[in-house]
Amino acid sequence: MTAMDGSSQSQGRTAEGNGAEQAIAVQVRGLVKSFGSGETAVTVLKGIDLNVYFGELLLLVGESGGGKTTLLSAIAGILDIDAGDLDVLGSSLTNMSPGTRTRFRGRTMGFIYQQFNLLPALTAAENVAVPLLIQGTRKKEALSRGRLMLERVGLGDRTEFLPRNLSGGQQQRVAIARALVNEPQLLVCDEPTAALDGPNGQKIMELIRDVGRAPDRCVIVVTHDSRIFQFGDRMAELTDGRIVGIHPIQREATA
Ligand SMILES: Nc1ncnc2c1ncn2[C@@H]1O[C@H](COP(=O)(O)OP(=O)(O)OP(=O)(O)O)[C@@H](O)[C@H]1O
Repeated sequence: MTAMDGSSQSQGRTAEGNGAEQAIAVQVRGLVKSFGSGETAVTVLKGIDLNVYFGELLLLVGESGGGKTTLLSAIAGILDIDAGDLDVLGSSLTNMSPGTRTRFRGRTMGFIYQQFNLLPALTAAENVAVPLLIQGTRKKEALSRGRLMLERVGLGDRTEFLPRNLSGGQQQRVAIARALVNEPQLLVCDEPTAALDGPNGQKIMELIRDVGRAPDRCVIVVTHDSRIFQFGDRMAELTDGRIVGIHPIQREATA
């Protein structure tokens, strides 16, 4: 693992490290999360403080079992927390009812996982349309937006294919199109390149960076894959339930 400065001060830097203030998209304060109860209880997150800024792609790295997916799930509002505060896109998740949280998530967030989780009986366009259909968009419009999104990820000629007739890289592109079809302000990705070979992983990260990151959006990527570190603006290391370092990523001139 790369050496980190470990300073909470480094959280205040911008994605470019130019010192200008940037608006906070996700603010985590004192987050504690345990699983189980009594003697078998395990505290997985032991007081996490973290800011994610609009316009940045934050990489979350660290040892296996350190709590990365748990933190991502808490930020996404999928998991209840024991203590602390979670502010996401200007709203406090901590104080939201479960129903409000679900609607908030559907409106503002997109998700990309290692396993593409496509519905096997649906075409690529139908898969991408699912988040829109859930939100009540009419089928014709949802499919049309699904096809447009597939064009944006380079799959305009595969819109009517079933997942089994697409390569792994293409299936991940469909999953990305599905995550982005709602124009989410927060994109969370859990090991998005783990099931892909090197070149496909690079292409997928280029896509996530180019389409998912914008001045009014942000992306959080959990990864073990050092080949994609160059796509991040900052890297936070989570070990044994704590953030042990956050630092800006120095880019190669040719990256
Ligand atoms: N629902 C659950 N019930 C009980 N324990 C859980 C649950 N979810 C996660 N854990 C435990 O929490 C710890 C952290 O898991 P988590 O998946 O967040 O780690 P991670 O850093 O993402 O690991 P990896 O890099 O291997 O995916 C692990 O010890 C795991 O067994």
